[in-house]
Amino acid sequence: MTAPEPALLDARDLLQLHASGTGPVQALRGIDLEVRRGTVTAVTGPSGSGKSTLLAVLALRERPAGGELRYDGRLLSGLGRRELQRLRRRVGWVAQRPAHSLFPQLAAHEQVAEVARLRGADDDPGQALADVGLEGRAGARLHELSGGEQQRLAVAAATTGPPDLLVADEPTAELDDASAGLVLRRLRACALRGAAVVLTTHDARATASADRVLALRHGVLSGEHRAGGPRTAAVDGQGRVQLPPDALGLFPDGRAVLEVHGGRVVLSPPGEGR
Ligand SMILES: Nc1ncnc2c1ncn2[C@@H]1O[C@H](COP(=O)(O)OP(=O)(O)OP(=O)(O)O)[C@@H](O)[C@H]1O
Repeated sequence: MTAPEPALLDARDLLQLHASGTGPVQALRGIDLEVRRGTVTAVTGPSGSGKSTLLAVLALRERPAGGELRYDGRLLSGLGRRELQRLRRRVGWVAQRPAHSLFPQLAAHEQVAEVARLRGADDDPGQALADVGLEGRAGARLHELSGGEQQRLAVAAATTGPPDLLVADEPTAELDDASAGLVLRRLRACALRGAAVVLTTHDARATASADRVLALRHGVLSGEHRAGGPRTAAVDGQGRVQLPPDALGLFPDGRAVLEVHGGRVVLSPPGEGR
């Protein structure tokens, strides 16, 4: 039997701090997370819950303030600057403001060609642009593209190579259904070529296309939902459980019947089946 491939990203008890006027703020705490190649992971959570901070740490753009992050089995804290730069070249990054992950002076097809060159890949820039519906914009420079076109270009470029890890901050935020579908298909194709894909999103189209969905609240991972599988949810020391929004909808008056049977806890709406 062959051993399962180790996770590309393995985070243990991650902590990240941001400075604020009243002292450091814990933007992330106690994050345990494994991300494997070939999979798409979506991270959801309210504004300010720490999604962008988590992506920046996972994409090797920020070093965590505490905990351990292993990348391809190697501890991040043990990597020197040059080694980190080498690894970062193989991380695709789609910033929340897509222009931040593109070269300001290059035309669209040059953006993709440059990423292919940096990664030593022979991807066809024309195909990458066509995949996201930008075949007619190959010669356009960044300032000539709309916000949604920039977002699609950023995805086309970042997924070229393919990278080992593709990290995208709300990659469908500015897109209509047709364009969002193209972007999500391109991200899936990137995973099928062997990348680990992690994205943040508020978009049901994106969560529906992911293999698993992680919920972040106040900097803590509060739940996980695998496509078609059971979900996990954090239980705090007082016994409180955070239900995902669709499950919460089963209890509109805030009351539930709770039964404990054979090692399971079952929550049902009052009056159900009795
Ligand atoms: N550079 C920074 N300096 C200080 N505080 C920051 C900084 N960046 C983020 N924060 C704070 O850290 C917390 C997490 O922010 P983050 O941007 O990661 O959340 P988010 O879930 O991505 O939000 P959004 O969905 O609005 O983009 C918030 O309380 C935010 O105010």
